[in-house]
Amino acid sequence: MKDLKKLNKYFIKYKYHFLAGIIITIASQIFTVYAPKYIGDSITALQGFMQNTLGKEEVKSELIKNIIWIIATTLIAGFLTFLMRQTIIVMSRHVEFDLKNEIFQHYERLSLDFYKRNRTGDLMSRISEDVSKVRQYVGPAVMYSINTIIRMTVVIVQMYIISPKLTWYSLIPVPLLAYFMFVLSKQINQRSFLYQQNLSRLSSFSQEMFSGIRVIKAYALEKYKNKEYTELTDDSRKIYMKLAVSSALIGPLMIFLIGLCNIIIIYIGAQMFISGTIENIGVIAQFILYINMLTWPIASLGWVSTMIQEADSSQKRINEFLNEVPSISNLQPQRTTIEGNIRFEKVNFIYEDTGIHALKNISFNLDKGKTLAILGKTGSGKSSLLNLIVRLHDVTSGDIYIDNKPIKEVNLFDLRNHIAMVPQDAFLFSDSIKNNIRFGNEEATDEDIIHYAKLADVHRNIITFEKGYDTVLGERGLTLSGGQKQRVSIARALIKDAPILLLDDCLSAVDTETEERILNNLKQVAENKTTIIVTHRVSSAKNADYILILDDGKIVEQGTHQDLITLDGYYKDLFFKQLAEKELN
Ligand SMILES: Nc1ncnc2c1ncn2[C@@H]1O[C@H](COP(=O)(O)OP(=O)(O)OP(=O)(O)O)[C@@H](O)[C@H]1O
Repeated sequence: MKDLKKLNKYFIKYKYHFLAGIIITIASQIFTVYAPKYIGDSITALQGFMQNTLGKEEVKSELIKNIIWIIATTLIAGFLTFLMRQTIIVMSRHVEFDLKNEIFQHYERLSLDFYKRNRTGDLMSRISEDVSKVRQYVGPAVMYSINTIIRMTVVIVQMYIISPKLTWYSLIPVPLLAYFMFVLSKQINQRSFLYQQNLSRLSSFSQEMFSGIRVIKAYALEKYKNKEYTELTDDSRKIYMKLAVSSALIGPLMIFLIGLCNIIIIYIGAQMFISGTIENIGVIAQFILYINMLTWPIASLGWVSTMIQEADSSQKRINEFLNEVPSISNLQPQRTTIEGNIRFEKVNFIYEDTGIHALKNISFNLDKGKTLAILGKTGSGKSSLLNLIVRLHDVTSGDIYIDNKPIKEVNLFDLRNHIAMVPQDAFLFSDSIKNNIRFGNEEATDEDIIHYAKLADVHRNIITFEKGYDTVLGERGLTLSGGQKQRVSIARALIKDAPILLLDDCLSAVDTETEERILNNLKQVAENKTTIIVTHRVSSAKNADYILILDDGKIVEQGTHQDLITLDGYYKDLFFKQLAEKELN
């Protein structure tokens, strides 16, 4: 239960809903016990008529009075039950909403390493299914617990006032009912947990299958995948059958135990009536009704305890994530202005989880407004270098300076706000092209969007689409080609108009002519911006103020295009190879 303590702050936040809920529940239970009392009184009145102690008219008016009271108290109890749901269940929906937001905001704060360690499905299930389970605790479990405690107190006290002896006898099967319900609920809980687990395997399988549908079709794997799917659904079916058996036992068990209570009440009650311990026969009817009123709350005890156990384990899973501390955090509360000078000093970077030494002793200086190009074989550390500038990771040793200030002393929000980065895998949201570009600057006008799309050389493609800039991308919309995606992603970065521009191999999917046009456009826009271009093409690098060649995380060549062309190294080789390719084309 200790994990659920985390929710106490919400009970405090919604204390008025909660307190109102408790008061209303007490009131509704008090009104509920009136109906059996008036039914008992009515039977007693009939008994009086049969024994000639009451006249016909007296009995008639007694019955009418009782019926009016039964209707009135039942209506009031019903209305109060409605209010009880409105307070406690509504509170649980507020808590669900708050908790989802809390988790989501925390997810946003967590660093990349967290996302690498945890699967998307797991992140999703904690914010959806686990939160729903927790809501069951805050809402129904709390409501039924209060309801059960109050109903048992009110009903048993009422029974005890009427006849202590009959109360003890009629309650004999109740512990038995509570015990069986508890055992059954536990079994149902275990089986539904297995069923749930299987369902989540099934949905992960389907999700992966839909994302990889091209590969499945291209390799004709449909039959094989179908077999796997059938096996999984078959497992689900078997588990569900067992679950259905346990669930089906609840009804008969309840009927059996209620029947047992009724028999005891009739048998013992009749003996007491005959011996004169009970004067009114209506008491027996009243007790039967009371016991029936107790069975459902007692039966729900097992169900409630299951809900609480499930919520506790769900909250434990949620807490695991909420207690995660972001490995990258803002250490500078003061706002920082950023000009755009970047300096690396003996920077080493090792990926902690894999131990890969991605950058080794990297030092360079890039003045504000200058352009640096980085080339190197695949896996040589180019993207890792850019990621360090945006603090997606922190260096293992050495220092990075932004405007001569250690990067950790720069306000993280300002740092990222002053950098426009085009990542290697251009990710676009399932939204319109217009909104995907505007993502770089929320205040951009439609004219700005067109202007930057033209600079990224994608405007001419966009206007050919039927809905132009309003074309929706993604799952339900249009799929852009790799080169188009890259250019929309470039437009998004340019519209940000940040002093630092980082381009991570973002022209790899465009032809050399388009590349040239974009680079020419970039020259105007990026004139005063510090720019780093990661590329595999000499044509993208040759006009840069400085060029670095990386190999296995180390700088192996550096200088201007003219400097490197005179060295017998990777750059010169690449230059002549790409020149020859161009001539052949
Ligand atoms: N998130 C990561 N976790 C662990 N290792 C990583 C991660 N990203 C990259 N690496 C490893 O770090 C090394 C450098 O990778 P990086 O992506 O920086 O190279 P790159 O030069 O950008 O490659 P490419 O030209 O193919 O994009 C590689 O060995 C890679 O396997």
